Amino acid sequence: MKKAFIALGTNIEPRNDYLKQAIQLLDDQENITIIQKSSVYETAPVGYTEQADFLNLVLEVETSLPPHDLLDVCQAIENKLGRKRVIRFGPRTIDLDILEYNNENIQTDRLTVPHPRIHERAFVLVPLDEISPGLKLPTWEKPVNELLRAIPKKDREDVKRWNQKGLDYE
Ligand SMILES: Nc1ncnc2c1ncn2[C@@H]1O[C@H](COP(=O)(O)OP(=O)(O)OP(=O)(O)O)[C@@H](O)[C@H]1O
Ligand SMILES: Nc1nc2c(c(=O)[nH]1)N=C(CO)CN2
Repeated sequence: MKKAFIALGTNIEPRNDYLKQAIQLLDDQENITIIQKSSVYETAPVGYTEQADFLNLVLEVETSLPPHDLLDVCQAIENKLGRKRVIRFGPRTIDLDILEYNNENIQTDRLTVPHPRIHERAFVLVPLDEISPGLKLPTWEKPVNELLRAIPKKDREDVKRWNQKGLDYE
């Protein structure tokens, strides 16, 4: 079994349903087991800012799938939930990014792991820090909690706990 971390993001309503469905579809896979789930965070859009706020969370999974097969599963879920690629970094029903896979460095046409923008994204680092603060990604010298501390305070403040409003996935 290999360990992997997957980031989920959505900013088209019903955001909560898209997250739930994506988690369920991952959980339905025989060869994927979800072992940790962060809280849900509501986050200001990064990159292309003229769009609605996102809900983001991070999952830790165990899987017997090789990395590109895991990507296939993630992309099949994106397609099933109606994701259309229109604007780079733009609005989406659901986005699944493989952040980390078995502590490996992978660089192919389809897959770069660890995900190259983890260290600059509070919407990834905050939930990742919640479930795995000591995780050390192969491309960075510092563990996740230190990468998070290196991010501007303003960016961290754009990431707010959301399940406190009473919605959870248990
Ligand atoms: N670690 C990864 N996880 C998911 N997709 C990846 C990864 N590395 C490379 N890709 C490739 O990135 C392509 C574009 O992905 P996508 O459209 O989701 O990008 P994006 O979500 O807009 O941007 P970002 O990758 O910055 O979140 C996918 O077709 C996929 O093959
Ligand atoms: N807050 C937030 N901003 C984003 C997100 C995301 O998931 N959350 N995903 C993007 C796609 O690359 C671009 N910008």
